[in-house]
Amino acid sequence: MGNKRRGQNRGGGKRAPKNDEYRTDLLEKSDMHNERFAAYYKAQGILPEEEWESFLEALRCPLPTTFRVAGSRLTANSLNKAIIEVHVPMLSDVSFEGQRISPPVQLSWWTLHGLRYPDGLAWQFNVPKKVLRKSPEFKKFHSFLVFETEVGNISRQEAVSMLPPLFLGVEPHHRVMDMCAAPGSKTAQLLEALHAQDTLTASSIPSGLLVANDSDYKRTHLLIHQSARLPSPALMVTNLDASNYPTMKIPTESSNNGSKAKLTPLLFDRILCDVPCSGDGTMRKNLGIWKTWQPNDGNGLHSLQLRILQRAMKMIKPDGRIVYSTCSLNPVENEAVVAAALNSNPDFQLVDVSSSLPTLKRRQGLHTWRPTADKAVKTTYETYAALIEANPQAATNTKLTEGHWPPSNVGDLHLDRCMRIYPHLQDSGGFFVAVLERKPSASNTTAKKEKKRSADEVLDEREADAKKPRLKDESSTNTSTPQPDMEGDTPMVDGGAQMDTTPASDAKDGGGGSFKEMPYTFLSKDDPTLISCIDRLHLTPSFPSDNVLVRNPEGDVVRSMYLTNSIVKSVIQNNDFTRIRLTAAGTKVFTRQEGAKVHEKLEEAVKNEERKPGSAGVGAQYRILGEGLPVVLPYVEPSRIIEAGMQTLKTLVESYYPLLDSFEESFKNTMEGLELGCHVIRFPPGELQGASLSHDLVLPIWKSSASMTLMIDKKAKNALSLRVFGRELPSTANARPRKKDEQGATAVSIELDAALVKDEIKSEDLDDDGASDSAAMHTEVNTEEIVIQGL
Ligand SMILES: C[S@@+](CC[C@H](N)C(=O)[O-])C[C@H]1O[C@@H](n2cnc3c(N)ncnc32)[C@H](O)[C@@H]1O
Repeated sequence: MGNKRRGQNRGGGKRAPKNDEYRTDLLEKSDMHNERFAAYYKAQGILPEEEWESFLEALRCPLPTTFRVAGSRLTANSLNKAIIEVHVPMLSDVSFEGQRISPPVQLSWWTLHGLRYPDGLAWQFNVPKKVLRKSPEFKKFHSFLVFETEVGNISRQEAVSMLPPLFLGVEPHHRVMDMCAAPGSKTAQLLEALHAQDTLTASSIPSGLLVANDSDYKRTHLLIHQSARLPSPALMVTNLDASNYPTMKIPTESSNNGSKAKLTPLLFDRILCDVPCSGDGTMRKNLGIWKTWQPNDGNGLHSLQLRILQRAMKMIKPDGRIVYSTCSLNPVENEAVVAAALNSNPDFQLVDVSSSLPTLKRRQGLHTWRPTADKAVKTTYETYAALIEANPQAATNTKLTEGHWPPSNVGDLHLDRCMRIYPHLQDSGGFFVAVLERKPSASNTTAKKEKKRSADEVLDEREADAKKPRLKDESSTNTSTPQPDMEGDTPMVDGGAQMDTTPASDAKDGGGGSFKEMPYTFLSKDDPTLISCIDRLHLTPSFPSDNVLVRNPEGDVVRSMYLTNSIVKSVIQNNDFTRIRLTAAGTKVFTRQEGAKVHEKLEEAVKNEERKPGSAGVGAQYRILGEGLPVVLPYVEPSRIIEAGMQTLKTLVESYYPLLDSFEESFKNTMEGLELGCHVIRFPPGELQGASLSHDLVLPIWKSSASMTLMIDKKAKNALSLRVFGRELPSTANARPRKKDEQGATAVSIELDAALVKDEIKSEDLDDDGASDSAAMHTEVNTEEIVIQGL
């Protein structure tokens, strides 16, 4: 069983997980015992005696597969409709080896009114792998899930892990902080809430902000990769120890542009503390925990968890809301942390959320618990004093402090308002969630106090707080970087001893502490390259050209341009990016198209307008990236959006670089009249030989002299083909052209197209400006493998 521990091979080295590690049904139930676990949790009285067996039995059963239809709300609803109307009926009457197989069902606690998410976007099914491989219906459904997951329309996420963002209640204007964000499944939900006003084809630019932080540099790149699926100008990714998160500054609202702006601390409306934890709530899939669990896993994390929550309490606005969550059942990591945080910040209280998500089965938080330092859990102690009396050395040789125990005022703290989710309640993983806000009167006083003090005073004080020395029981001996877990619930202990508590700057950047990211430089809106790019792409004057940045100190448009919203720009301009270890900001929208010739007429137009080339980029061609198109689309001149039909879509999807002659006459004629370069095509809903497009689809294409290329990557093309035409693309549609094809009359065009498509994939992955980007973590994790295994 030990070998089945995710992310750890026999030799102890790290590798991508293998299929079978996701299948708890391959383990013998007899392996799933741990005396220490049972003794500890019985001593905590987490459940009435009569529920104990069903709790253990649920822990030993395979966790159903759950997934969430992700992305902006309208897109998600449209895909959800396809699941309901096409896939579920197809799967409703499937038998395999004489047994009826149940189709996917919507998670019941998502279907009630009054939820923050539209009904029924979370699904669950429990189908053996054999069925997924061999039943034609489930095989098809599996392919659909895999492809849609690859392009970010579906997120495989454990049901309970979807909860914390729901209790935060994020709105598009909110300033949101995700303190421990990687790999980003909850970040994606927070982004979706910020982008609630997106339409089916176009992204909104929220006025709010999401700072997603993680102390592990490699994991921040996993996070960037995950969040690229919902590109957002409102996103910043930082790589810091959340317990020491520095105060960021922004100009006060009254600052005007003429004088030097007065700075004020950036406070947040919503903060998620999904802290590193022992992860014993994930035992149904992280099977190694059955073998290794011991109480010190949680004891050692308590202090870090507390400091992260306390830091959040300093960074929240007077009327803001914090959600604290773990995938652990251990009160030392849960109620003890919340109690200690409330006692250190008496202005805060737990919010009663018992009427939110009313069908979610949950238990109240505990008022009593009995920690122990005894690995074998032979004894637990009612108080810290009792431990010290029995074992005086415990004060120095264990990580236990008074704060691990219930405080004397435990009855006043309303810990019952915390939520405990147990596996047997609704066939899920185990989880803990607490929602904290300032008491109403405290919130007024805090707001007044903040107003009275000068911004500098507040900044100094918060800075000092952030630098406070660590508590005595904090571990500073980080030893391992856990393997990325696409669901975000990687336990932070490995073999019961290792935990992730190292400050980001110390060890996790793989570069000996130095921060190697390229700077973020905003272009002037008069930048000649930017102007020429906007002209050529036919964007309207309302395009927010003030908020375009490049990733190099000189501000040269070497290759890519990124778009942020105004608050992200303000944070970047008023804070040293190395101090906040800024790893990503905004979303990449334009990229230079190497090898593309500038159309003569356009060159002429640039000359006529007497725009002196101020940089190398002026004469170059830029295109809108596939991932950036939804953000840019609202600014594309409507008359420049070309309408095309299903046959054109089919041709573009099925061929790599179809020649102009292979298109329908009307489309061919339209395109012949247009300049070479990037164009935006809209495909309205339609039908073709049984294929169906249910809503508007807008895509970027590149026109060369003899052919056209759909500028989306291979995975997106595959998902599109499956979704609209019901079939996977033959490998040749995505293959590089063969030599003999390159020798024909259209060789020049074909070569250029091939270079473009290759370039598209490359540019989506890597940024030539030296900025790290989404693909950096491809060495870390094989997403495809995980997805296929997981579903
Ligand atoms: C439970 S996981 C977070 C999962 C994430 N919220 C999600 O839903 O995908 C905890 C994360 O905390 C990070 N972490 C550990 N110590 C930290 C610290 N001191 N500051 C910030 N992040 C930390 C780990 O790298 C890990 O990615």
